[in-house]
Amino acid sequence: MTPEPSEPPESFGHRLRRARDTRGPLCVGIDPHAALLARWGLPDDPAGLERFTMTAVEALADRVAVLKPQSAFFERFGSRGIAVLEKAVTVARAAGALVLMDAKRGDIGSTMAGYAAAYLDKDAPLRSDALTVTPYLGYESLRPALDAAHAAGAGVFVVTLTSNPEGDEVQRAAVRGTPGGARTVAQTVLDHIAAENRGAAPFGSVGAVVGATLAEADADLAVGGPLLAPGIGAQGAAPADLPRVFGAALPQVLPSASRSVLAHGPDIARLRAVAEQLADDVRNVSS
Ligand SMILES: O=C(O)c1cc(=O)[nH]c(=O)n1[C@@H]1O[C@H](COP(=O)(O)O)[C@@H](O)[C@H]1O
Repeated sequence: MTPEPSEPPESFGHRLRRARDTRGPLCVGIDPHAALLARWGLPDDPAGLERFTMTAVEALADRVAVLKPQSAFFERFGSRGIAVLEKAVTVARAAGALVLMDAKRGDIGSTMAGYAAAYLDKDAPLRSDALTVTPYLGYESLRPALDAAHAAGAGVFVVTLTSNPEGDEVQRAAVRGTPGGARTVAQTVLDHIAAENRGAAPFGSVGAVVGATLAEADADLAVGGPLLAPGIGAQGAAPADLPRVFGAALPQVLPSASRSVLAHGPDIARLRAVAEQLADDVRNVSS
């Protein structure tokens, strides 16, 4: 007897849309900087990392749409840090948050397949709902991650126009051979993402990362999927900046803040109140 074909998993794009509708348009980054551990009165060691991370997860995972752990802050403690990351991902997902692993991977295709297996395969210990990737080895080098995400109902966020001021020299460089030299690297990446999401727009599962700190996006942001907008808070951007930067693409925007929320811990009620206020501020500028 041939086995029944199994149902394809629900796409990340649809899961994200539901999470935003029910929980509000906000991603909170879990970035356990040494300075934040100190501010919370915790030691800068794996035990402090675990207390910090699991407090943030307890406060936010049952109410915020997306949590974005920054891998480097866990990696710096070696295997004990990775164990904390693994626990955080599992507990956060069980509480209903979508976990976006911020590891910013990008490599030749064959190695990219390894990163995809580490973060997106359904049986991976660090299996996340989505992963940040960098496209600067060429968009098609991301194919193994794009395919793995599709198969797992996961998402991929392609770093495109970053929130830091140094990004322009690469991201806004003109692509050789485009008419008038007018097409930027970032626009080329955005066009690839839009093509990837065709047929699934506006709930595509491939997103672009576009900093909320930009003076203007100056690019066509109609990618048919989510636009992660880091830079809110500690980097100086505010929800009020979002309409200017994103224009008609505003409904696709998922703003992200890390330090400016985490600085209010370890009090759980305070962390929740700050995240709720931020989500409300985003709703107010989006409606
Ligand atoms: O991909 C990202 O998340 C990202 C892209 C970008 O352009 N700028 C940016 O700040 N980020 C990340 O977003 C987080 C911002 O943290 P805060 O500045 O503390 O809110 C960090 O984890 C950054 O690595």
